[in-house]
Amino acid sequence: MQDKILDGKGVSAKIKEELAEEIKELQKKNVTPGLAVVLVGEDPASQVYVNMKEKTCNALGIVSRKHVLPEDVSEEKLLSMVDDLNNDPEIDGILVQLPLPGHIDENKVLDRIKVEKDVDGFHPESIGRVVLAQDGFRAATPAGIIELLKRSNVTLEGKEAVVLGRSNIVGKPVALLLLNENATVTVAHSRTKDIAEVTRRADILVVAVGRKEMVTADMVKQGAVVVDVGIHRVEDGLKGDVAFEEVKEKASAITPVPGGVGPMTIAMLMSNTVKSARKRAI
Ligand SMILES: Nc1nc(=O)c2c([nH]1)NC[C@@H]1CN(c3ccc(C(=O)N[C@@H](CCC(=O)O)C(=O)O)cc3)C=[N+]21
Repeated sequence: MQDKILDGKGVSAKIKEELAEEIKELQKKNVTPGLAVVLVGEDPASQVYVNMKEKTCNALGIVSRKHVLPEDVSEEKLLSMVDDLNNDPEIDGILVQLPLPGHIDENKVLDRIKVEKDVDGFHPESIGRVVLAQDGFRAATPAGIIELLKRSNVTLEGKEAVVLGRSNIVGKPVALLLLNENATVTVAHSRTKDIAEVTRRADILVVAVGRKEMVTADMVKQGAVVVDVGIHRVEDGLKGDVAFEEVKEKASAITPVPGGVGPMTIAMLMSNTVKSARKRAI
């Protein structure tokens, strides 16, 4: 079996090595993968993430183009930037950093991205392709969770999987991906009657609720595999949605924060960008 601590950082490093090799091959065919990242406003957390994405692109040989727009940019202007990137032959992937300011309709912007360049996997057609288990871009965090579990030799088929949280960007898509892997999937959320009773059934528990250390040891079955998608900044570092120290005593495997799901998200974004560029190299 795998180590108890599921090493997202290490696994993502391995994936990035594989991608760097593939990018070298693409470059021999005169294709350099290109990722456009659009950032609206100056939210510090968003800036951190966007910089991490840019750094990773540079390290792998992906051209990264960052477009920063002011907080008060009109929706029309943002949509016209997306149109330009849709039509830019050197751009294989477009990522509009979320959240967007309140005056902009997020769905309208995500819908505008060409599905062929939707490396974030947030376009309705990309989501539809997940539902139908058809080829297409998978959202980076859900895909990263599955990839981390598989590469850590965690079996999904026939397992009782519980997803806590039902967001469009993590909860819902990861539930579908687990279903496609033949797990038996339950989605629990804020209106679920007895959350602990449901989470205690889980062989595999994925927590994406956005509440610091909400999942405690009493909510976890002995031997469960626990995946923590939460990120909360505290004085002395980062915490997840799972009370790591107590839950790790009960779990057979658990992702840390930091160093778990987060790095996998970036690796899968890069993987999607390379996948998109591959279609240019024929
Ligand atoms: N269009 C869009 N696509 C996204 O994929 C997207 C987004 N918007 N908005 C924000 C969230 C968040 N996200 C993370 C990426 C990497 C880490 C990551 O690498 N975390 C490190 C720690 C980094 C740190 O120190 O903050 C870790 O967990 O080890 C975390 C979170 C992508 N997001």
